[in-house]
Amino acid sequence: MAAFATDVQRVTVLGAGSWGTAFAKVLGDAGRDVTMWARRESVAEEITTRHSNESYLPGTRLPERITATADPAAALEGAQAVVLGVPSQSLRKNLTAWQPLLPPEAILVSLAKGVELGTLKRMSEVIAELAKVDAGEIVVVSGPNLAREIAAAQPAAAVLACADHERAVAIQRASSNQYFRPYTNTDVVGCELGGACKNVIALSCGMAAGLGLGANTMATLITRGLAEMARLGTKLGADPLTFAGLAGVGDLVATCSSPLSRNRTFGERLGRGDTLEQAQAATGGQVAEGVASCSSIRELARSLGVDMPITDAMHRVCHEGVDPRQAGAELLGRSQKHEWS
Ligand SMILES: NC(=O)C1=CN([C@@H]2O[C@H](COP(=O)(O)OP(=O)(O)OC[C@H]3O[C@@H](n4cnc5c(N)ncnc54)[C@H](O)[C@@H]3O)[C@@H](O)[C@H]2O)C=CC1
Ligand SMILES: O=C(CO)COP(=O)(O)O
Repeated sequence: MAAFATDVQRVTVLGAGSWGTAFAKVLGDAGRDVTMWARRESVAEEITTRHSNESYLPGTRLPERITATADPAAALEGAQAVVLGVPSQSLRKNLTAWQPLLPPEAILVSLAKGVELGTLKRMSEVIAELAKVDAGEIVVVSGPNLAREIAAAQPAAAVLACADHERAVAIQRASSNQYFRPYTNTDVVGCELGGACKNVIALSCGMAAGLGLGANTMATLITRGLAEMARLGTKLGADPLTFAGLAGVGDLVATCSSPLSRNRTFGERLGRGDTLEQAQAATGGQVAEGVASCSSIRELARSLGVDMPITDAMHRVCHEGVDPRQAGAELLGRSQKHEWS
């Protein structure tokens, strides 16, 4: 394992979308020097000179110690930690280009919540493959962290999961501030699957809201969603307790109940009768990870013989043209069973 800085002062955030920018602010407010990479030159310039990123975090004033560039080599120079803040399905393409530029001793940190289509890999597995490092060295950020609330400095907790506890502690020190409280955890599988699966359940809750359904339906989807993500996670070796924590029920409740969630909002549009294309056009270019992850997680679950009926229903609505009402009726019409079987 490469040596790494235990006192991380210089961090690079690759991706200047909602969460990349909000997490950069967390680090800046924790006293760290942050360089961001933005795809668009105009966004990089806005972050550096006007200390804002209006397209993603309107009304947010960013710390002056955050600068940005559209040149990944310049962004990565001298980084002690590198935070990957691009969507799951584009991480492979981006990281392939960035790999030769990564400082060998930098701690790699993953913000993405998804499972890759095709390979069915979790994000730390994709990063390990492309960055050519041990997956046990990657720090995964998860938990109830709606970017706009964090950017507004509203109090929140998170989980930093890494098999190597010392790396998680280094990022914990670098990101703790007066409104952001990160906990460490060594269950990377559980934390990553919690983050990826809850996006799919948030789609289903949004869809129920779009159909005009109320609190009982929401609570049922959240609770049964938790049951199916825990079934998948434990099959893959996760600690069941993780799903009772911030990366499980914590993130699930925040995302399924907040109008700020892109996944919930996307589902609500489908519930109101929008097509997939119409809902996609309305997201303003921002990612709703559950739309791709419902398919990859479904395939992963099937390959392991794990039953994930809500995820399956979301795949059928999003990608097979099944009507949301019919998907709901089919969920209720399944054979009767014990709560924990
Ligand atoms: N927004 C939130 O509240 C939170 C998001 N996350 C996760 O963080 C990851 C990133 O999400 P956000 O920053 O919210 O996404 P976003 O859609 O707001 O921003 C994505 C960023 O990635 C860049 N990018 C680079 N290559 C791209 C490509 N090929 N396609 C699309 N975008 C590309 C975009 O330019 C943009 O800067 C996702 O996996 C998401 O689930 C996790 C916690 C909170
Ligand atoms: O992961 C999130 C909150 O923890 C953000 O959820 P959305 O991607 O649905 O906005």
